[in-house]
Amino acid sequence: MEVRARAPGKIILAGEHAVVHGSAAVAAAIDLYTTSSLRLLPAGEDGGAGAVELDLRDSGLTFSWPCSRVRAALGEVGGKAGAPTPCSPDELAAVAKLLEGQEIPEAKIWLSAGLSAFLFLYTSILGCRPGKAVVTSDLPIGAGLGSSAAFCVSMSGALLTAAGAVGVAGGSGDEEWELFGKDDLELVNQWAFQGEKIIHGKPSGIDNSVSTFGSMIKFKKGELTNLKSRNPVKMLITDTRVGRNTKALLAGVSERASRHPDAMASVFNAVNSISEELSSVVELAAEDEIAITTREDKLAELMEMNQGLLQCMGVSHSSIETVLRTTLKYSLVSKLTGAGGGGCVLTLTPTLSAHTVLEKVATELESHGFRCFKVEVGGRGLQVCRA
Ligand SMILES: Nc1ncnc2c1ncn2[C@@H]1O[C@H](COP(=O)(O)OP(=O)(O)O)[C@@H](O)[C@H]1O
Ligand SMILES: C[C@@](O)(CCOP(=O)(O)O)CC(=O)O
Ligand SMILES: [Mg+2]
Repeated sequence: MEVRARAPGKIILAGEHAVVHGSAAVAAAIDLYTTSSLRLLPAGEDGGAGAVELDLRDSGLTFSWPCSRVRAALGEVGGKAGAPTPCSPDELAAVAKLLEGQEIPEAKIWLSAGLSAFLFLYTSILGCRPGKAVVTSDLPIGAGLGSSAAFCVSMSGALLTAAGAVGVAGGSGDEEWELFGKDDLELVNQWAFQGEKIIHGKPSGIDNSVSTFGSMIKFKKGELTNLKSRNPVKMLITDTRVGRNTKALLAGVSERASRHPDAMASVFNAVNSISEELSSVVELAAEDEIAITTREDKLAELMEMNQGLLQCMGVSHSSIETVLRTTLKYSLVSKLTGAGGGGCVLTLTPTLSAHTVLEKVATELESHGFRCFKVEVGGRGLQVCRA
C-alpha cells in the first residue's frame, strides 16, 4: 500500500520572530503543498534487512540507508508513534553519522537538516523497517513560506498512517484527498514539531500548526485560535530569490535580544499588539465598499508597522527593501514573511485595486529578477490519500 500525505506552506501576516519570544502571530495556509508518499517494502530480496530510502524528486537526489546500518547507529528505535519525543543529542549525533556516507552536493548542503529530520521521524515512528519515501513540493525551499514545516507535517502524516497510528476521518470534498480527525492531527502536529526543531533550532510551532490544521490562525505560546476571515485576504507574493536559513536568522534575533533585553522586549510587545489587532481586523465582516476599504487600510497599516519592527530585529535585507520601495510607488504596502533575510515578501492587494496596477507592479518587481505569484490564503491543512 502507498500512502500519500500533502501539507500546505504558509504566510505569516504578522508576528514572525516575536512569536518565538512569546508574542502573538497570525498565519494562514496557502495553496502550495509538499507531498510525501510512502511505501513500506519487504525485507531485502537477498535475505538482507532492506533499506530506508528517500527520493527528493525536485532536486533529483536519492538517499538510501541499509536497515542494518540504521540499527547499528540508532539501536532498537521505533514503537513511539503514539508518544512524540524530542530528538536527544545522542540521537542527533547518530543521525549525523548516518548522513556522513551520503553524497550531498555542496550547493545543496542545506538539505542535510531536512535529511536529519526525515531520519529521526522515520526511525522514531516506524523503527528500522524498510521503506521508500518520495517527496515533491510546490514551495520554494528556504524562502519563508514554511517548506520545512510542510515537509515535516506531510512526512509525519504519511509515516503515522503507515504505522496505523492515525486513520482517515472523512472526505475533504476533493475526491482524491481525505482528512484526519482532530486528535490524529494533534499527534501529527506534535511529531512535525519535533522535526521542525531539528531544522529551525528553536521554532515557535506556528508553521507546523498552520500546515497541519490549515485555515488562518492566531498563535501565541503554543495556543492556537482559529480566525474566521469573512472577507478574503488577497496577497501577492514576491520571492526575492535571496537564499537564507531560518535557524541562523532565529539565532541572530535571540542574540540581539540578549544584547538589548529591554529594547527588544518592547519590540516584541509592540508586535504582540499588532498581531492581536490584526487578528480582530481579519474577522471583521465588511459588506460595502467603504467597509472593505477601511478594513484593508487597517491591515495595510498594521503590516507596515510590523515590517518596521522586523527591521529593528535585524531581519530585513536590501532585496526586501527593494520590494517595499517598488510596491510603495503603486501605493501598495508590503512586509517580509517568515524569517526574512531575503526570501519572500507579502504585498496586500486591495479588493478594489485595478488589475492593471497589479500587473504593472509585478512586471517591475520581476525586472529586478524577483518572482511574483498569487496564492489562495486560508485553505486546508494536512490531507491524505491511500492508493
Ligand atoms: N522538500 C524538501 N526536501 C528536503 N528538505 C526540505 C524540503 N523542504 C524543506 N526542507 C528542509 O527545510 C529547510 C528550509 O527550511 P527553512 O530554512 O526553515 O525555510 P522555509 O521553511 O521558510 O522554507 C531546507 O534547507 C531543508 O533542510
Ligand atoms: C521566524 C519564524 O517565526 C517563522 C519562520 O518561518 P520560515 O521557516 O522562514 O518559513 C520562526 C518560528 O516561528 O518558528
Ligand atoms: Mg521553516
